[in-house]
Amino acid sequence: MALTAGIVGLPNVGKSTLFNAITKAGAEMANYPFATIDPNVGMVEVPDKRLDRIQEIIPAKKVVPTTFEFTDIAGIVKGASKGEGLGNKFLENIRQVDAIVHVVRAFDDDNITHVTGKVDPQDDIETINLELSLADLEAVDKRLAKVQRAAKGSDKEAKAELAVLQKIKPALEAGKPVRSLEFNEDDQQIVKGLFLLTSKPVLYVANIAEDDMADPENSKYFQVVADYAKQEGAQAIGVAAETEEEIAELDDDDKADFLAAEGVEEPGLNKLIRASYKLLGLETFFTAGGKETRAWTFKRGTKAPQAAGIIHSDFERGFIRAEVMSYDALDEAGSEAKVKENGKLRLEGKDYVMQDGDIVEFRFNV
Ligand SMILES: Nc1ncnc2c1ncn2[C@@H]1O[C@H](COP(=O)(O)OP(=O)(O)OP(=O)(O)O)[C@@H](O)[C@H]1O
Ligand SMILES: [Mg+2]
Repeated sequence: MALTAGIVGLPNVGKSTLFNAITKAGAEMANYPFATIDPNVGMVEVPDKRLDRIQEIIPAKKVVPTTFEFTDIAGIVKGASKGEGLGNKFLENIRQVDAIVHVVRAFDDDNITHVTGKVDPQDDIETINLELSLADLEAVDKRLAKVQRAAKGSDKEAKAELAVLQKIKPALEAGKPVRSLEFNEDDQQIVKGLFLLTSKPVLYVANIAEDDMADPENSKYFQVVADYAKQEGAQAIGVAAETEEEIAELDDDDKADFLAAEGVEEPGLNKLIRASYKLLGLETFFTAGGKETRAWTFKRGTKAPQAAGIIHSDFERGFIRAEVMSYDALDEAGSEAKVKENGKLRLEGKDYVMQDGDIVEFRFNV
């Protein structure tokens, strides 16, 4: 499964700083463009307060959060779709990811080079999105040439794909990302098979100054990013990447002190990680008690046997049923016994669609 969120943006806007903060993995970082050449892949823990509460009610020997993947991608420049700045290679890296975290410079600092020489979030976003659209347009044209020939005969699949391509092309030409178009389920599968860059879900991240951390809305740059995201129906988050990276290195006590001094309740990073997880269509179920209380990641819409298979293939093969209570039911009741008493422990079969926050015990027989 392993879905990955790709960190995308102009050179030197703080992508690797953000990646390091997220993963504490130490991807190369430097104050010059193109510090990142190969994509760096890192695992992130998903911060989830529900785990602490479950552990409080049903104590286990240890608590294990769930993880997912981020990929740090090198900076894209104007002309990338025509091969500028190793553009083709970097666009190819974006093709491999499942969602785009688009980082935009939203801080002033004369010591840190901006590729265009000025901080202009609107212009920066449009530059990147134009390159992604141009790359898609080229891919669509190539595909059209092939499919048009095949569709002249009785090839039904080619005809269906042709219709999809003919819908996508004018949209791209008008500057609309493919993700803004509506398709029925069959056509969605065709679109998926095209691996277009602008069909991937996007989250905009304004990399703000430390001074704006407590209140990103105060930053004029953040406002620009938020407005752009809004007209696209996307989400925007303000994160001070450099400061977040410093915070990520502190132990829990120092972290709490630092955040208190900055006047923030929670690292902006946590919000970003959760938003990215959601952007990828990922949700969490829990197993509780005994050896470990643990969070597990599943793709939205997964049914109980396949969710069981995430823990162990035997659980899926020999699936009998799932005993499920929602996190909210446990939180409210305060004990497992009380959940049962309230009639909130459910027996679910093989067609049950898993819900975010389900606390599950799978029954199986192999
Ligand atoms: N919020 C911020 N405020 C001030 N400086 C920052 C902030 N975020 C990052 N920086 C600084 O900006 C510089 C560039 O950061 P980084 O190397 O992460 O950029 P990048 O987008 O990964 O670049 P490349 O495209 O070259 O890989 C670094 O010196 C970093 O410390
Ligand atoms: Mg980098």
